[in-house]
Amino acid sequence: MTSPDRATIETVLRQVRTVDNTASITELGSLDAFMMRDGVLHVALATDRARAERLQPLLPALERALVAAVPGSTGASVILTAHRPAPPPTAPAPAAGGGHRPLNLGGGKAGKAPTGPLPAGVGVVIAVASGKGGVGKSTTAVNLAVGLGLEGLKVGLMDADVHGPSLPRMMGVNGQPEVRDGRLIPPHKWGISAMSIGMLVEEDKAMIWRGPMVMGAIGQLLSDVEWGALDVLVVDMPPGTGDAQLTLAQKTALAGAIIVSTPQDIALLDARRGVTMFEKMNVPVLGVVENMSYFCCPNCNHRTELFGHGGARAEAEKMGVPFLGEIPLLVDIRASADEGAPIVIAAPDSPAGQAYRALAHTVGTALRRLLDKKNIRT
Ligand SMILES: Nc1ncnc2c1ncn2[C@@H]1O[C@H](COP(=O)(O)OP(=O)(O)OP(=O)(O)O)[C@@H](O)[C@H]1O
Repeated sequence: MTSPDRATIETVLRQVRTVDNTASITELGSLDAFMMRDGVLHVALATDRARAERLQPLLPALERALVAAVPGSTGASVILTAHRPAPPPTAPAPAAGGGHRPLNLGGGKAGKAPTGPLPAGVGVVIAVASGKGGVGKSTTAVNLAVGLGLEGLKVGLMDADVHGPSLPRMMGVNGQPEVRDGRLIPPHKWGISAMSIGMLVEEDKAMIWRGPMVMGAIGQLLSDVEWGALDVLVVDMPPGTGDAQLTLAQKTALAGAIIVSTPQDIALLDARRGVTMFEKMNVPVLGVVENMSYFCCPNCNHRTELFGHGGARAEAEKMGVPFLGEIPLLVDIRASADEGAPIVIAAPDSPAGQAYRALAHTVGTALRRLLDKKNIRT
């Protein structure tokens, strides 16, 4: 894979100007992240709502200029992140099952809203959890968080999966975070701020931590990170339903939890435990996502239901929680995660990209409603 040169991209950004020649792209936005995949250059530009409207019409010209300037590129795809205006409510379509009724965000089953401290500047905290490891919880958390950024929300992603922190790899953020006035500054990539224990310690060291150290580390991620003004902090929870999950839910006011499961019975059994745990803690379960729902052959498009199919939808109905959609099993999802660009960025229009964006749209709509209710504007 050729690594594109940052300076070349920045030169193109300076050269492409508005039709009335009053501003260059650099004056309307800044280069957030980029990567090359299969000859296509993916570029994320950070901007704000007002300037996004001026930037949007320039994107086709920018994409053409990038292809001409960046060696080895046969195509370019530019997205505006973080502060881009919310898309019209019709696009993309809500995730299957998720659009029928508003998600129960911010109020528990017993009608009581979860209480507890929120990290300074953060409007809402939601969790992505699974009863069982390896079902694709982190992949879902990363794509949901970046997808929420594409919906126009200010998003942070906290990797609380202390025993298997995968966020640095999946987001393509390497190295240690900056420390300013004793506070950790989360790196900004693909339109969101992200922090993981994997950026602070070597992965194999965290693997052997015991309970109190794990809880200490999670507490630090909540309190010692300068998250700044965020609409939502998405927490990638450790898998399971043990002390770590309970303590995390007690340390901060979780407005809702999304449970990820694969269709197999064994995973669904654990998903049910997850739903029960959150309900006991009065944390609303926003719904269940079925990951690795089916395999779609990249050559002939034949759909195979490797692990059975529809189990999570049926289980969600049984438990009385929304079903938020199904994500296919696709090599591209794993490959893009391994390359450090989530599929919502690497292939936003692919079936997988669309599935995650639909999930983000459903969750984003519920989040906006809650932020309006709480009168929070970041
Ligand atoms: N829908 C999918 N299609 C293909 N590969 C996937 C899909 N979802 C996840 N994967 C891959 O499966 C592996 C496990 O995914 P992930 O790390 O997201 O699971 P997890 O539930 O967070 O695991 P853990 O509990 O160990 O943290 C990763 O290599 C990931 O790229």
